[in-house]
Amino acid sequence: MSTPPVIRAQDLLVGYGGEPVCAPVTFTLEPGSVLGLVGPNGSGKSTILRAVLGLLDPAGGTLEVFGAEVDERQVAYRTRVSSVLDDDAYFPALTVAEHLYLTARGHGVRGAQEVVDGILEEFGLAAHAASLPAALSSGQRRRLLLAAGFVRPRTLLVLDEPEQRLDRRMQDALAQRLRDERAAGGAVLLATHDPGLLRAVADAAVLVGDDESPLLSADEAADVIAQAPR
Ligand SMILES: Nc1ncnc2c1ncn2[C@@H]1O[C@H](COP(=O)(O)OP(=O)(O)OP(=O)(O)O)[C@@H](O)[C@H]1O
Repeated sequence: MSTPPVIRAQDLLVGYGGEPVCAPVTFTLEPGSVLGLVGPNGSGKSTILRAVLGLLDPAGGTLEVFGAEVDERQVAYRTRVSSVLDDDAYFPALTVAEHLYLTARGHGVRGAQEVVDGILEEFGLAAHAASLPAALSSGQRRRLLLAAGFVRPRTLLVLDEPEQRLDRRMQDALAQRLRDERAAGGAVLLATHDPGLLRAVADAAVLVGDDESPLLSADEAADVIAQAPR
């Protein structure tokens, strides 16, 4: 039997209260690939991500993750899916290092201390390891959330505008991290407004829209973002 794609969305409709927020989307995400979601503010990118994460039921069409309907309560789902959404989802009373260590240990990472030390370095947080989130800058808090997404095992990584609030250097490091993720066989679904990130890491992108949501190449989608009226 062939292995199902990581995500298969067929005429997937997402929305609130049964009202779709965008045209149906159709895409598959295979292991070792990166798919972008692009489109203007409010077009529905985060809503699609929420459906993939089981935070919202589809309003129509088909959505399968690892060959099954999404049930985020299942261990088999939770152990394989890491996400970083557009919110400040950290523990306010834990230091940066404690937060990452708890996340790593909670997901059964072996040699967690060593893994956390490496991630702290990579995300430029080593000097802030003993800081509470409230004592971080907004970009540093963003780095912490991303670091938590990468410190645990995963097959599918779901990111909502990961470039937000990152300086140029960290954006480049993130792009390299995502290329490594893809090369290692990971699958990544990311919503982004950054044409550079899309060109650097994505294999394709869905242009989320009201009337249609076509699947484009990464370069085509990056051009659409870059040429969007300001
Ligand atoms: N909880 C909610 N209840 C009802 N409507 C919502 C809710 N969250 C978002 N919406 C609406 O759904 C639409 C799509 O929002 P969504 O957050 O998916 O857009 P987006 O493409 O991610 O935008 P952005 O680029 O600004 O992050 C918007 O019109 C928004 O107002």
